Amino acid sequence: NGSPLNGIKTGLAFDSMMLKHACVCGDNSSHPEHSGRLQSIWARLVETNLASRCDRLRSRKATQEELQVVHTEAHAMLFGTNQINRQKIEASRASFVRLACGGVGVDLDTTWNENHTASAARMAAGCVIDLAFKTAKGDNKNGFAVVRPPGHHAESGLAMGFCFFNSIAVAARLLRLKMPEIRRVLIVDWDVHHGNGTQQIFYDDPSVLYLSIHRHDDGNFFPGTGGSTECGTGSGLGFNVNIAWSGGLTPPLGDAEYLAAFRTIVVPIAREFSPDIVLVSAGFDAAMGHPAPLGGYVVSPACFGHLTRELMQLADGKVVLALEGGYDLPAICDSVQECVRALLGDESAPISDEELSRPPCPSAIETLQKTIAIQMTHWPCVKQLAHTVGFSAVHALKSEHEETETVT
Ligand SMILES: O=C(c1ccc(C(O)(O)C(F)(F)F)s1)N1CCn2c(-c3ccccc3)cnc2C1
Ligand SMILES: [Zn+2]
Ligand SMILES: [Zn+2]
Repeated sequence: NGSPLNGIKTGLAFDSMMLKHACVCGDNSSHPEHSGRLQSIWARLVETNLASRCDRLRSRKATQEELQVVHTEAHAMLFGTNQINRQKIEASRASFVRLACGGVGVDLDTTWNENHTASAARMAAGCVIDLAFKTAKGDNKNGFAVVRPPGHHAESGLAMGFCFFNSIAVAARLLRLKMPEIRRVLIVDWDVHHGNGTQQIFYDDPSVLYLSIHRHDDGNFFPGTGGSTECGTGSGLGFNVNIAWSGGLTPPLGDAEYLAAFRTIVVPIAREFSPDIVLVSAGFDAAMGHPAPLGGYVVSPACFGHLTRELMQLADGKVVLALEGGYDLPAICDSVQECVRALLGDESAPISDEELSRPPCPSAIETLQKTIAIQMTHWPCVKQLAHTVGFSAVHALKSEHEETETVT
């Protein structure tokens, strides 16, 4: 794994300012989205020498102007400035609630620290913006943003679900506004929760395709949005794809299901869309180790590395991952490690033979068939592999091979 021949490296963004966003109660057990998540991921990247093989970004906070390409002025001011400026916004009083733990929050889950949250949230957005621009310009090969708080639940005028600013959405919109050569942006969201914010922000925008794969359970899993029939609106119709898993945890979904979804829907549609850059809302709460309310699936870290590699086939490899959710510390450290190794071009850890030879479970097959039936009007390519959604990865590989054999 030598250093790249042209000196263009994987970009890596982290800043300790993002560790300071914490509830005043200091009790991590009641706040799963705590700074220990970022601390342990960063430690893992340093101790495995992966950080030293990357190009460390000079991090900075997003400006009000940048935040407002996606967020309303009131929202950007309310959550992006300190007390003084905030008093000028009438919304400020109503926006905060007292939590049972003694802390303050915008809702029961989303804690607010008067002294640190605004800076951390702006820093997260600034890191994703700069990694995205450096990758789009070719100064970086690709990138990983080790950031918190997460962003994909934040809507243009609403903070929720641990999220204040939608970092990925801000970066995508700025690319479209400031780099004319970036005509199409693909956002893939593999966090186990639907990114209602990102969907809302780009719902009528044909230049940004939002593709989410998430646990939905007919709307009975947080945040409840993200049904397969939500395909966009106006000129954006067809540029919103939801792979909305159902069937609860019988069985819990794993590598076989995620590999089938990428093979039959994600990669074919992404190829047809032909993006100039791929941004990934890389939450890892679908990984093994996450209890039901915050996940419940059993995707392996190696599988996330494989999904990263699949996306690197698009957009000349211009792929930027930004951390969203993920709460089990060993699981998220292992998953981030596999993704950064993929970005660096290391060969990947193998996915288990058991998962490679297992067909997707019945509820997953049903979801994939339903999604294909809905999306085929917008993305005709998905018809071609529709008959293979029930194949295991190994079986699918053989059938592709046989097909080429008969053709030639
Ligand atoms: O599941 C969520 C999530 C909010 C944000 C989630 C995310 O998608 O993982 C993100 F945004 F952080 F990346 S996941 N909520 C909020 C917290 N929560 C919980 C909590 C669990 C423990 C302590 C506090 C809340 C159970 N169910 C929920 C619903
Ligand atoms: Zn608290
Ligand atoms: Zn999540």
